[in-house]
Amino acid sequence: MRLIIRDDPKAVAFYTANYVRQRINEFRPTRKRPFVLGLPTGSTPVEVYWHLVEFYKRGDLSFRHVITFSMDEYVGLPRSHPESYCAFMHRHLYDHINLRAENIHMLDGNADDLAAECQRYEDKIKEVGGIELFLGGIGPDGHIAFNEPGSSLESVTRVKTLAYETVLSNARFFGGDVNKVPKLALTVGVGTVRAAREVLLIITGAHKAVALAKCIEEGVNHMWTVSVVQLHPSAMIVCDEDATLELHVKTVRYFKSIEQVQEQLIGRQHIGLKGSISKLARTDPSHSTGSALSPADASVTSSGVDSSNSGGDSISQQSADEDVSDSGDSLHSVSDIDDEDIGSTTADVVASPSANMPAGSSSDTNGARVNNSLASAAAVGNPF
Ligand SMILES: N[C@@H]1[C@@H](O)[C@H](O)[C@@H](COP(=O)(O)O)O[C@@H]1O
Repeated sequence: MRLIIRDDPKAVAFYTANYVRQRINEFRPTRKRPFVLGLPTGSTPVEVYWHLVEFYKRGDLSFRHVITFSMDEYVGLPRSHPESYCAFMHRHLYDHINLRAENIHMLDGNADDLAAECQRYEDKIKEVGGIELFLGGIGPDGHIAFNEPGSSLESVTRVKTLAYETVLSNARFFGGDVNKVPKLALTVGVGTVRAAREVLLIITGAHKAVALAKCIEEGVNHMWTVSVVQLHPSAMIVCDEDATLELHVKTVRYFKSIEQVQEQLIGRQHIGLKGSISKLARTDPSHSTGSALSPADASVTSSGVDSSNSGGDSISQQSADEDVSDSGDSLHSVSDIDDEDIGSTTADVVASPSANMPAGSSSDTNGARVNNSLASAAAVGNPF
């Protein structure tokens, strides 16, 4: 699992939107090979959607060959109600981009047969080849989509009764009146999210700090359904500093150090967006700091730079902090092609000349350092 920590919700949104943009562009979707994207509601993703709309307007991102599935929907709330998740998705994203109407999938909370509606959704996801990237948020009780505490970790799309804490939390969207909040919802299951090829969660705010700590530092537990991402081979959480308040200091330092160590040892240009590592940036020991590794550093070398880790502790995430105009991956026209003409990629979306930080740089504020022996070991192909 990757944990990306940024200063505040704005930086989280910018990072996340850039990551989604890069994933779609790198995938180079076509009509025959569309990019299937799962999407959440809630206040957290609003700014992410704003950025995605901006990327689209600037010609840096096309949704022409993107298929979307929303995570959930209230039961019994008319689709035209401003707080229905259908209305939310149109208001914040769908009405502003070139997503084809037939590629938008949402659950119908007013269907005559709710069970059949849920089955239809699961079938549709399978029909399009599964979800490539599921973007999600969480509730303060650690629910993902509307999978409340106690949900089966194998669950699929179904009707769910909302927990009181969720009803309280969502009352803010209904004038603060808990009585106006629907008590039932349709939601993709925990298993549906797990089945996606990649899961990206955004978690911000001190009120979600306990949930994040349960997710990262404790075991997989159906009472904190977000914790299931521990079992996912390609999961990433992007959070702000406030959300880390209940994490151990060493946990925060470790995840922050991964980015820094990899920047020094590998360089962004050698790391794929999802964390695959091609080679090291620099192997000349004379450029290293020569400082000794602390125990915390040692753990970084054993797992943080392990290219065999399919979860991929990637530094490529740092490119997601950059302004889109710097990354040279404007593939609007390419994304709009209708054929299966994928061909060779036109741009390394994570490449950045400035990314190759000198190994001797002293910018590492988290105690992670690169020493001679580490660089040498890497040079002879030591798999860390
Ligand atoms: N069903 C949605 C969740 O999918 C979402 O993650 C959560 C977070 O909302 P917010 O981002 O406003 O905290 O809201 C609802 O409960």
